[in-house]
Amino acid sequence: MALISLRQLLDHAAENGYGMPAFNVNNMEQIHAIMQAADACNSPVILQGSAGARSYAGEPFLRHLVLAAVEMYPHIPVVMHQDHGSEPAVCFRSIQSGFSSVMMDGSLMADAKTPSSYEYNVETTRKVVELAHACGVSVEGELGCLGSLETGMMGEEDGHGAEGVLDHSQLLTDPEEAADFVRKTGVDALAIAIGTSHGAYKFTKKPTGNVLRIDRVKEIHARIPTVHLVMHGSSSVPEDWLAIINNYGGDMGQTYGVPVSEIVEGIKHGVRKVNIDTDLRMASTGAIRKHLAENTANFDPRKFLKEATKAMSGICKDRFEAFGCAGQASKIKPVSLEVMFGEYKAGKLDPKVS
Ligand SMILES: O=C(CO)COP(=O)(O)O
Ligand SMILES: O=C[C@H](O)COP(=O)(O)O
Ligand SMILES: [Zn+2]
Ligand SMILES: [Zn+2]
Repeated sequence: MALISLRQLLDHAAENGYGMPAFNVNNMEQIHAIMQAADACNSPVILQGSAGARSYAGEPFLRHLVLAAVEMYPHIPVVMHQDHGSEPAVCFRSIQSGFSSVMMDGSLMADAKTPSSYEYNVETTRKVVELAHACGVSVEGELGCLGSLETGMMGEEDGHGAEGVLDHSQLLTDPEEAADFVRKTGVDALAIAIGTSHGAYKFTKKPTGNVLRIDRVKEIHARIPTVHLVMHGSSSVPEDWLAIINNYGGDMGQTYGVPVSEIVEGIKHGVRKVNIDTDLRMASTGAIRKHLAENTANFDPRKFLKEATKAMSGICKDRFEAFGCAGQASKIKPVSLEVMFGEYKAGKLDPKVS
């Protein structure tokens, strides 16, 4: 059984200089697509479930789908991660459900809409870290609010659109504050705000360094070099899938995502986890639209769902290869959460912040 913690995987990624895509999952086809791609290129996997995924599939279904992936691919290390926990109770329930990693997103209040105070973020995140580490489970925190530096609008998080226009001090993580946050909370990984946002509509034109601040990643990494950085809202919004969706009856506006080359630059400077949801949504929608348009007599969902799986798998393979995690799965020796607990207790995994 190769269910491992996020901390183990990201430590391995840091030691070996690669990054990991973390794909959002809601159903069997997405999990099939990710696992088939990982199997083909010998990559470890992070499967993450949002609150939206839990309410769509139901907690037992989501859990058993991930466990089925672990059973079917015993040679692939899998992290089962809970995305954007809006309050500690969400994280605790995920730990109870068997997740090996949780995210406490204290950058927003429990309504997942209102930006929180720094003190609130520290306190709620610290509380989750204390309990999660006692179970050997990893914790990702978030500092700074995801949102567009073009418009000041936050992206959607877990199905809720945060309200109002934010200023740049809220939309960009401060390196000094990041160091203080890590020291006070003990998080294993830190999601940072650098101008990315959730969903397909991230940038109105190909992003420049003014709106996608990879320079800020470098500054944060220089300040806290041993902390694993996480980029949310990091779909690349593939132009080919956008065109296929629109050519087969869809109506998506022109939009731009985060270029893979910029993510790769981030990976050179401490980014270890890259959250991707929209790209798989677009690939599956495009593939299904195309299949149904070209096969009007078909009424067997397996046929178009297979096309969707193939399309999503193609994106996964591209990211595994670009981020350098292809070829790494067989090099990882799974460590149990029980052993991780012992390491936390012994202080061996304490963040190093000067
Ligand atoms: O950050 C994400 C999930 O937490 C997903 O981001 P995208 O919408 O860019 O795929
Ligand atoms: O956090 C953002 C992810 O894209 C999850 O989206 P979702 O809440 O619609 O599942
Ligand atoms: Zn957030
Ligand atoms: Zn996110």
